[in-house]
Amino acid sequence: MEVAVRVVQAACTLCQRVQDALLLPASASGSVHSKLDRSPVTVADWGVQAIVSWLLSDCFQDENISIVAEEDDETLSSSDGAALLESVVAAVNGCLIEAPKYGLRSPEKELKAHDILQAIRRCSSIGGPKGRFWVLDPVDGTLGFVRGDQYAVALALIEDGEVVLGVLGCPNYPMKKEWLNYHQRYYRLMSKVSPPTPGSWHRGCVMYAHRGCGQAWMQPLVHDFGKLDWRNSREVRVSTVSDPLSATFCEPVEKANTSHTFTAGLAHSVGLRKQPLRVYSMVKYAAIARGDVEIFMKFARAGYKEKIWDHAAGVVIIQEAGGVITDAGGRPLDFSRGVFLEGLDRGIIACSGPLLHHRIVGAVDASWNSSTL
Ligand SMILES: Nc1ncnc2c1ncn2[C@@H]1O[C@H](COP(=O)(O)OS(=O)(=O)O)[C@@H](OP(=O)(O)O)[C@H]1O
Ligand SMILES: [Mg+2]
Ligand SMILES: [Mg+2]
Ligand SMILES: [Mg+2]
Repeated sequence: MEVAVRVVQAACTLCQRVQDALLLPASASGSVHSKLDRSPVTVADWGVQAIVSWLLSDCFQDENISIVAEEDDETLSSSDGAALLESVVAAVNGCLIEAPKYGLRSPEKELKAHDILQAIRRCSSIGGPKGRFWVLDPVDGTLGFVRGDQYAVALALIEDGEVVLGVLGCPNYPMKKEWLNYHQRYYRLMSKVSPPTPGSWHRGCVMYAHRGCGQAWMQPLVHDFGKLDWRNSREVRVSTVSDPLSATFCEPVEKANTSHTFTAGLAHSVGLRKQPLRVYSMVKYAAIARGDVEIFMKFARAGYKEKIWDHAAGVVIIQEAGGVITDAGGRPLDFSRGVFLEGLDRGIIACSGPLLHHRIVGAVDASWNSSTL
């Protein structure tokens, strides 16, 4: 857990630098690429995958460490990927040189392009029911990332098909949700507006949990881990609200990723009255775990298969913080069947407690057949 938290802290620094550069007016639009499914990928996605892979292998002295992760090295290895690869190499070395600040080791010499491609390629495990492997989404919510909005770095460990630990780095999700306004102004103005409480303000946080502890934790995102006392971590807990009238639900921003119409119908039928909060990435899971919202729902289009890296870290954090997360049939998400959440029934529902969860699962059953999903 300690290694995983340190590694995610370091990875978040890389992301913040890349995002800041991306948002500068002079930034080259060429730094965002399109994958075959037309989803975006950036220097940060590859960069984080490379440093997490390199640092985990280094910490555990294991060249053959097993990692399931989202990205591959195909574009970077292609003949027209040279300039992009160069940017990834620079971002990775710029971050790894600071590894000692996070209590981690820097490489003896700067990594070369082929070391970085190898680190990315090493994350090619395919998961499954037996043994132990890491699961990484280097940048979850890449769309939010390129838009200067929310995104997450998500790292989990799976043992014999069960998520045993999860770490969620949320670089733009401050320790207190009231500070989000400050953050938005920061981006709008890109100027030095003074922080709400000098010294105590942090742009982001890292949340983590270990299966079976019944506790989940949050610490500020830092740029010098030496200054961070583990006692700065504080326990997070889900909301105690169970009355739908006072509950808020969150969901993906893009209607291509979930049916906003179906969730609006569900919300109405269970008596939710507040506007949904649409947020990019697993920050939605972080928001449930620490009690900022009560419900998360996602109903992807038929045929879309959810991937384990989009959920593993967030699921264990929600559960240990006291929440409930299942598919729409009320069954646990199954991380034991490879890179996909095979057998997922219709959609995903996470709640701060069993009462709200039960009502929503019931509402899905009542309205599913008349929906167009
Ligand atoms: N068609 C479709 N349906 C459902 N889900 C999809 C789909 N396509 C992609 N994805 C996955 O969604 C991840 C982003 O989820 P978000 O909650 O951030 O979505 S949103 O941008 O707020 O709408 C996103 O993760 P990242 O690629 O890591 O950003 C994808 O794994
Ligand atoms: Mg993702
Ligand atoms: Mg991703
Ligand atoms: Mg992606």
